[in-house]
Amino acid sequence: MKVVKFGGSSLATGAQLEKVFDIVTSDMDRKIVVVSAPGKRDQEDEKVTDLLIASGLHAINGEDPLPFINQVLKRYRDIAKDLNMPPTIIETIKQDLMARVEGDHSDPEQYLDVLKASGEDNNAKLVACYFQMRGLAANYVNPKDAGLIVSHEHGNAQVLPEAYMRLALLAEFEGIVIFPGFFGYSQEGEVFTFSRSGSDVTGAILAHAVKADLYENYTDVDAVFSVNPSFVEHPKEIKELTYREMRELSYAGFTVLHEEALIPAIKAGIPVQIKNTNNPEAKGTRIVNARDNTNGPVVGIASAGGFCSIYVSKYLLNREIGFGRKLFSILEQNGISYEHTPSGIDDVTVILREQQMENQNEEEMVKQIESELQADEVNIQHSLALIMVVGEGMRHNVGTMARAANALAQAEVNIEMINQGSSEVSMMFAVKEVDEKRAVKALYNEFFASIPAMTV
Ligand SMILES: Nc1ncnc2c1ncn2[C@@H]1O[C@H](COP(=O)(O)OP(=O)(O)O)[C@@H](O)[C@H]1O
Ligand SMILES: N[C@@H](CC(=O)OP(=O)(O)O)C(=O)O
Repeated sequence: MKVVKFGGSSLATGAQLEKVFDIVTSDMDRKIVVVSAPGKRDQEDEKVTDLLIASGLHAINGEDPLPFINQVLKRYRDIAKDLNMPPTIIETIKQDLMARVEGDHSDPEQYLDVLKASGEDNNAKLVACYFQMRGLAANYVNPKDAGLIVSHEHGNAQVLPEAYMRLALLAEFEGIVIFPGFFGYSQEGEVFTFSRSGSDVTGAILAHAVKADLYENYTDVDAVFSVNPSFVEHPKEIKELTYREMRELSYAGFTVLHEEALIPAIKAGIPVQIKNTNNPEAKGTRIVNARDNTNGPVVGIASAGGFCSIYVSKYLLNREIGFGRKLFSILEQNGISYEHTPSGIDDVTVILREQQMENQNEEEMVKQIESELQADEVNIQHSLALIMVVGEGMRHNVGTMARAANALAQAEVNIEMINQGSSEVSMMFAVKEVDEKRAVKALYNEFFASIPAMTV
């Protein structure tokens, strides 16, 4: 059995839904279909999820949400019209949307999640209706009925282990299951969404639950490329990746797969295949537990901006018992999670997502660290980008770090920080955000320019 997830770009128009239908029906093993909300039709377009968020924020601020709701409805109506679908499906969607938008606003986060979830929920109903119209035994399944139980974290929910047993019953379902991605329910029956792009996570959860032979993730590119295609033209395609490599790359900016989507697949040992809805003949990228090492030490280079660092220095901190605990408890008190902690004998740097500092009084936090840790120096650096150079082969190859550092030096990029060693498969460089693109290009040229094939 295969679980197949289609992203928003694969479901943006009627013509896209026809491709989705052909893909699903071309392989009898494709039994569970996870759908996103309609995505962008072109670069300038808006995703349904973004329109829903805008409508919710307007309603919360006492402004009129209806212009956005009407745009959302128009998206579904256009798809239904393209496919000559009966008007009843649009009426069903309209009633559902109006009930949500007119619902209780007293908990803004809850209200927003109810609206956000409607994007995939209504699209799953629409896709099921279309498949039925084409004569296929396909049915919409609600995540609450199926038992997709998640944690109480609005916009950042996590699946709970007890969900898997009930979700396993989806394997027994007659016909094709059309399942909305991106959200689940708490034990008490309240809607909670995953973080953005979380339909990838739903697909992986279902693949784990039904012990699928394969989790296929259909998107709008032929493969995972060795570098973000908006940074380098026609980058090399990756044929095969390990779970560890893909996790590092998606964490660090390969948005083609949600960074948390691999975890359920890894736990159940299910291979993941990235495929292109617009070119299903292309082989795509396979993500597996182990791969043969080919074509050098590095398989991909990812980067993401939006980080900052807190640098703390104190002589002999290596001898001070409890220094780390005190520093991290200050972060905990301020509700901050961290990403990396490169350290030296007298200093430690904590790298975190800059967004978390938005509601902080930085000066106060610096003073708190200085006084509670008796630190010699504390400072915060903003606007950093993290670059991750990833490859299983790196560990056994001498000189990879030297090549990377040399390429960055040649491109006149100052390395703010290096972290190597804590991960088996990656090296991390922090650079200023303004240098990000130049740095990635330099690294790509160093590690990939001499590889002749289009595929690594
Ligand atoms: N290394 C990469 N390889 C392939 N695609 C990438 C990479 N990094 C970023 N992307 C982007 O990810 C996009 C696909 O992900 P996403 O927009 O979430 O698709 P979907 O609508 O299918 O969920 C691609 O169109 C591409 O722009
Ligand atoms: N629609 C949601 C969830 C999702 O997974 O979408 P997509 O498959 O288009 O990335 C979002 O935009 O975040």
